[in-house]
Amino acid sequence: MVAPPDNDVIWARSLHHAHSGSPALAGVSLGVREGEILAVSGPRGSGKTTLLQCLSGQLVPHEGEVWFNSSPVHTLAPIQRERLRRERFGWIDPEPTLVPELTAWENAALPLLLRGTSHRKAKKAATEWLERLDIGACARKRPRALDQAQRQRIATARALVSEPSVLFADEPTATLHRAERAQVLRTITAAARSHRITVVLATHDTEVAALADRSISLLDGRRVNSLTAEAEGRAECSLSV
Ligand SMILES: Nc1ncnc2c1ncn2[C@@H]1O[C@H](COP(=O)(O)OP(=O)(O)OP(=O)(O)O)[C@@H](O)[C@H]1O
Repeated sequence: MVAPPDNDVIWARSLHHAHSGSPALAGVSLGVREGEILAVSGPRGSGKTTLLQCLSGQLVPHEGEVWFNSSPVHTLAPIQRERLRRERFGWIDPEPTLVPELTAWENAALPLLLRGTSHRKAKKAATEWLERLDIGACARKRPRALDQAQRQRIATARALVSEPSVLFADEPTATLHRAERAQVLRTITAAARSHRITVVLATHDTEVAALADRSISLLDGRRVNSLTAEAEGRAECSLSV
């Protein structure tokens, strides 16, 4: 095994993975720098979710290496990978899955409450994140009283509440309307930038990918190009809100 470059938070080499024998990744390599927002774009079925699952330790690639802060992830035991995911990574799914019996702030505070943070501290942190994501007014409401965009913001607050090193967002706005999509994305990227949280964002939407610092594209489980925002003449600061 060759150790990755020091300045990459996430580094992967030649990832191969198949689901029930059908190939999903066919030799993907990448590095993600600290604080960077990297979009992984590509059409449906191109391997984006599988790549994020391998990078975040949810799946162990059949071949290849994944490193986090210069430590191998692919060789960790399941319990160590689980701890790494809980303590250092955040994850946002396309559809927000919230606990219906809990209020918005309780849902957002769950990762802290489960790791033993005091009720008072967890509530304060969750409330702050809900406010940053423009949903503070709904802190006491239950998910059924909220619309899809509001629920996705709560799921986002839950992913960010423990201030992870890396946030993996898998099509986080796929189920939202266009206007809501832009707003939710701006709040995610602004919150990540202000806390220097690295983001790996899977999307099949080129407008969404344009909000990132850099974008890579997948097709049939392989990388097909790489563009930086600077190379396209877009200033990084114009993406913040
Ligand atoms: N659990 C699974 N079992 C069997 N095949 C799977 C599974 N998950 C993904 N696949 C297949 O692996 C390939 C890559 O899927 P993946 O979900 O990683 O792509 P994607 O780019 O995220 O697609 P989408 O945008 O539709 O989520 C596809 O052909 C998909 O059908």
